[in-house]
Amino acid sequence: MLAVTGLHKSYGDVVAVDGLNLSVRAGSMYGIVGPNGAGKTTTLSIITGLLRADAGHVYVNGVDAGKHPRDAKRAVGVLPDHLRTFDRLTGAQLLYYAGTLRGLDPATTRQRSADLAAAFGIEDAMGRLVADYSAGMTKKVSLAAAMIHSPRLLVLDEPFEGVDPVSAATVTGILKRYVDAGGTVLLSSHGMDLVQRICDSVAVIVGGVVLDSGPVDQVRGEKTLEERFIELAGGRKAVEGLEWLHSFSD
Ligand SMILES: Nc1ncnc2c1ncn2[C@@H]1O[C@H](COP(=O)(O)OP(=O)(O)OP(=O)(O)O)[C@@H](O)[C@H]1O
Repeated sequence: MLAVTGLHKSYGDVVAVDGLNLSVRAGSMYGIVGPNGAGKTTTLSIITGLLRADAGHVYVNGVDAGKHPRDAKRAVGVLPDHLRTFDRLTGAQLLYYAGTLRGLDPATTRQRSADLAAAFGIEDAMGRLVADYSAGMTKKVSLAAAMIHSPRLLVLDEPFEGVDPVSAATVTGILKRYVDAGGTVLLSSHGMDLVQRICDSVAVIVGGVVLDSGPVDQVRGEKTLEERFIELAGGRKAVEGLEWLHSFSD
């Protein structure tokens, strides 16, 4: 469903992505994990066409996204990082905008909006401005907007950040059913337990490259995914120099 080859991206002197390769099969729930600043958001932004790579290729469902960006984007639903969204719209208006942008007719858009709002449990908030939503509610309406055109691939940057455990279970259920029906999810997360539980495959990105990838059980081996992740990320750092914090100033 997705192939990424030789991806490079620098911001001035900072190398964010350094020759990254990724292969995601159709029907997979694929997790991307990595320490802060590893290049996850940069990679996902390039895959979804929000950012241009310095070098490398992205193929979505066999389509070269660099050469045919419109065709590639049609197949993808995107949840960007930092919840960049049009928050002066109501939830209903945001979903209507997302559906119309994706070429759905008004009746279909309204029907799907109602279905998604019910599935995510945000029906009562549909008439309110997204700017007034809580972080978790904003995440849910943004997820709904990413799904409204029933894309083949969902690229979700931190979909569970700020989402309460009950809502996370709801979101997980929706994503699992989507994957069971043949959809593909690529998500980034700092929740190792969650990735180990819901993803079938994982890539560990450190310093802009994939250090390990494959089926979750293969990548983690005898360890938990968290232990394996910490090992790949260079181990726990011993904290020194904060002794002053323990000599309370009052
Ligand atoms: N717009 C930008 N301008 C300059 N540097 C950037 C920009 N965006 C990202 N970077 C740098 O690129 C590197 C990778 O950042 P990126 O946001 O892709 O990491 P990440 O893995 O998503 O991190 P996190 O887990 O903290 O969200 C970091 O060193 C970051 O400071």
